[in-house]
Amino acid sequence: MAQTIKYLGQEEAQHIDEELFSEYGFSVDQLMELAGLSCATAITRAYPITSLVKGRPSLLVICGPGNNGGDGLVCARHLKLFGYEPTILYPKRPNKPLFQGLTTQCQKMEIPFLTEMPEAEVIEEAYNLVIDAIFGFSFKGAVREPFDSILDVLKKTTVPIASVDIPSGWDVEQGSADGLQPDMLISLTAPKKSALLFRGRYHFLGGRFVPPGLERKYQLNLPQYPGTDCVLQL
Ligand SMILES: NC(=O)C1=CN([C@@H]2O[C@H](COP(=O)(O)OP(=O)(O)OC[C@H]3O[C@@H](n4cnc5c(N)ncnc54)[C@H](OP(=O)(O)O)[C@@H]3O)[C@@H](O)[C@H]2O)[C@@H](O)CC1
Ligand SMILES: [K+]
Repeated sequence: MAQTIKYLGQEEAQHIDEELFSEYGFSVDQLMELAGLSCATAITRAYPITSLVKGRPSLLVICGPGNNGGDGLVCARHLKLFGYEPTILYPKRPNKPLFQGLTTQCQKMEIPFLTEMPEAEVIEEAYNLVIDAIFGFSFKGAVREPFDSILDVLKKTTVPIASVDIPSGWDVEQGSADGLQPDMLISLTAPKKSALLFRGRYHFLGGRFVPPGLERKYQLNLPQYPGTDCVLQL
């Protein structure tokens, strides 16, 4: 019988991440590209362009200050290539070449950037889906501004939300009873403990890059991805 997939604690997720770089020879931008591509691919499965209700295949991608935000930038770029019309909100940009490069790539892909968070009603009017790439597995404590106000708006919208790796604002292990309730969750590498509390329609696994030694060490029990797919619906 296939064993069940492991749900990771916060420290375990961070250790795996570090080992991928230190012992397995990956670079951040490599894994971010695969993570972001997985997210974009999963979104095409859950929300194909033909299923969208608005006139244009518009999406709002909200990117946070860490690597989860970087995944969001990569995801937006691929979604544009897949025929969607993403718009990005990226309020707190790290001063690092990786993120500057990803931002330039999105600008050159002619993806518009917003300068402020729209009101909930504007989001409902304009976008089919919000992609939440604000915080991932390093999030801790109470949400600080400007993300506190952004999450408050997201809690008010009825537009479906697709969260990258963790629903933003959720404790990585405990979740959040009054937090975001995304329609979709894309867990990267392996789901985190809070994913057990996810109640949305679509839970996908992405990040098909785990070497066998790392999978054995952490007993991840990852399911087999179908064929050449980079995502799997859990
Ligand atoms: N191996 C994998 O699976 C791969 C994982 N990848 C991705 O990386 C993600 C993890 O990225 P990460 O470690 O950079 O941290 P992340 O969660 O984006 O947030 C940190 C930022 O948030 C901030 N911040 C924290 N708490 C806060 C608060 N309460 N309120 C406000 N701000 C707060 C914190 O700010 P600071 O503490 O510096 O002030 C920092 O800037 C992971 O989930 C996955 O999406 C892929 O890219 C590659 C392969
Ligand atoms: K997120």
